[in-house]
Amino acid sequence: MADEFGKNCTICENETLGRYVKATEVIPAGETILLESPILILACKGDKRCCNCYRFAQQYCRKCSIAPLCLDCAEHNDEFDCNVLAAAGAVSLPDVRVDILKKHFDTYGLLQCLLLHENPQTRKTFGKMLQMEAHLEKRRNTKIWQEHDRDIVQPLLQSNIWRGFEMAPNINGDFLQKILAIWDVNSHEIRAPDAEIMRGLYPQVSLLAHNCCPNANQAIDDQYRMKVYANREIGRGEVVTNSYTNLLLGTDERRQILREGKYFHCTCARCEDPTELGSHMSSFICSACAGHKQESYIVKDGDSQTWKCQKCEHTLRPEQVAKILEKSKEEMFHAHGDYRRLEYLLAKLCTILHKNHYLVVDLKQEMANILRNAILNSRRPNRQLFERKIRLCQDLVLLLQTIQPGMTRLKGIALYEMATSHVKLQRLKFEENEMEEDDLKKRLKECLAMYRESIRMLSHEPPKTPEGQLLKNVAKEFDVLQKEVENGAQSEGDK
Ligand SMILES: C[S@@+](CC[C@H](N)C(=O)[O-])C[C@H]1O[C@@H](n2cnc3c(N)ncnc32)[C@H](O)[C@@H]1O
Repeated sequence: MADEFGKNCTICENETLGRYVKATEVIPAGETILLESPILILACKGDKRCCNCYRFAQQYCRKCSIAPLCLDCAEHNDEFDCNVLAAAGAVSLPDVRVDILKKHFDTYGLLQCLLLHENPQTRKTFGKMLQMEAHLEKRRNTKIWQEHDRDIVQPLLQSNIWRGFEMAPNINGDFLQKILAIWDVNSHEIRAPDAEIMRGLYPQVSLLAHNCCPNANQAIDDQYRMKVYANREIGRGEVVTNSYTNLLLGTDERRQILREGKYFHCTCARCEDPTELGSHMSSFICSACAGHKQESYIVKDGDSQTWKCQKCEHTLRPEQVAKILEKSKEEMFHAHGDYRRLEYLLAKLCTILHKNHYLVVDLKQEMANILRNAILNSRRPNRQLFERKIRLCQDLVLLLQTIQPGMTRLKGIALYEMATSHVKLQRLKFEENEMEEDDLKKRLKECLAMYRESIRMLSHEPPKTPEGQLLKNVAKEFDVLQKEVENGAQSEGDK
């Protein structure tokens, strides 16, 4: 597959979305839509990475003395860039201040963008990059603009290095801000060799519009290629969408991230629905109704922007909402890592917030992780550990079915976690003579179905990534369990 969309998609444009991608025919669930390599990979702000291998840099190229390198990389692999930097640097221009570039090392990413233009072989790519959405006027003089000006734009201009570039006449503060804006609006987070984050620019993938209930997912392989695939069937004429934000946040939080980082107000079906498609990920429990032993939720009305009970007249003022959330976050911070405190806090928060509230979901995920490690580190974990973990994973799977009904990586992981705990729990019960072999077999068959679904959810994960490795393990465990079920369910438990 090439770095372009195939025949099943077309690039369109309208006033609201700008350019976007639409399906020209039905795209079946699981079908790959695009496989694209990044035009450039850059370190995140504040990180200095080797220009060859992206590990943390501890020295500079001896020839150009500007490109950062790790201790294992002896020289700058990109000979063209190295020569341009060396020529534009100390050799031909005595005014060049390499010391400023080194002090403000975030300038190197911007230099790499400019070098795309200097090299005739990548000049077209530079042109493609400049066509990407920048929202320059919306950013002008904002905090991010000023920070970039201080940390990147002014140091780069003062270094004078650009004066030796072919495109020097075009280079000024606004032009450099535009490139930085393009990166902020369009780049994707990718996993660095040390498992931290860096950024990649994928011109085709970045044409996809955002939706908080997207129909396409992406997965990045060990060569940093990004695969986009349909997570459910995409209808003919439907806009192909991915997500620009964390989908396990509430509407106000997602919208804020999109507004501040991507400069638009999201009006997707999930954002527009006060109950978030019935998930209630931002809802509060109505204390007035609870006092009458009734169950009802306070949700934010989109038009009036007020927080109001769905059944009675009870409301919450925005300051009250902010205070509850702030206090809950503070308590979560203090309970971090302490299972007992988290369990106690969960019980408390569930009297105020809906059980699917994004803060509650966050808490449950942390608890499930702690239980996972407790089970792994225990020689004979007790059944309560398994039961609790299963319930926590089940809650997450059910929630994900609502907000992301198609294939999702997180659902795949949660299903796997649920399946392994289920298998162990059923075996424990069998060992303790609580069930007959036929029953065990029936339960294990249910676990096989969970494994199967987990494999389907993770099927696009590239082999040499942690998720791909997980997929391999899930498939292996599935095979072993399937054989056991065929040969007599209790065999593993007998060992
Ligand atoms: C990564 S770019 C997508 C490509 C862009 N439309 C273009 O023409 O280059 C992100 C920008 O697309 C627009 N956009 C994407 N999804 C949107 C949505 N759901 N609603 C409104 N605007 C959206 C916003 O302007 C956003 O900053």
